[in-house]
Amino acid sequence: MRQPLIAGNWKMNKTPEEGVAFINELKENFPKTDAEAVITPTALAITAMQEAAKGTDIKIGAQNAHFEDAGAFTGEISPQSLASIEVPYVIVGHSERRDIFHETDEDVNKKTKAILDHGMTPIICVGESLETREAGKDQEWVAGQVKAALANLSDEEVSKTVIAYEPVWAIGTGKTASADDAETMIAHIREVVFEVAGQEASDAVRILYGGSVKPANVAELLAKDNIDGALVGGASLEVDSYTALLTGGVA
Ligand SMILES: O=C[C@H](O)COP(=O)(O)O
Repeated sequence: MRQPLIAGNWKMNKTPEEGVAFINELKENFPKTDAEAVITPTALAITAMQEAAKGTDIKIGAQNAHFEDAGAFTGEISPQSLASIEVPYVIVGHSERRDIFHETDEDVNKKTKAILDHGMTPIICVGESLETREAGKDQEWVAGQVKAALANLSDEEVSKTVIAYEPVWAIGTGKTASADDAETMIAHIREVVFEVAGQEASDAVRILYGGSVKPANVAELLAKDNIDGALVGGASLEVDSYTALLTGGVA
């Protein structure tokens, strides 16, 4: 049984102080839920939010990490440092990182490996552009990204990863893939994981949907067999909507 995961990706939003205020409010209103609750704030807010979340079920993750532990990489975040402060999850290969910061499939693979080597869990983002979808090449494209991200990992390592399917055209646009379309792609991703790493890994790996997820559509998405949670931007920024996501949303 795969535990649902509701990961909030705050992107470059909220100061550390605002992050702590969010955690304090979330603690007071934390709902009864089967889902694992993860918030990934900006790197500067991680430690203060971890402190605020101590003793609760709220986990604080990171949005990015370099693949090297140390060196001349001005402005980058060391996976070794993230592990040293016990960050459990690190997002890798978000489409904004790929598009704006030119991260390649090879970078995503190296980062995935580095994060696993440090005992953390990568949340590997994949997803097609509207052009690719309209050309009917979305499944092929996403399969290529998944295979590249998982290259040279052991089957056991693959089983520990989380994959997030985020169609680029659905991010921050208000356009969500239909629950059926998301399920079709996510089932395809699970099939690719099976090809790469076998049955056990494909049964174990959690695959999330991301792209304009909100309380109004989360229940339909999570009801699908292969969708194990959500990677959420905008709707994770307010305590009300984040708690609604944790409890399966409201219409
Ligand atoms: O990582 C999260 C995604 O980019 C989705 O963002 P969104 O929920 O604001 O569309």
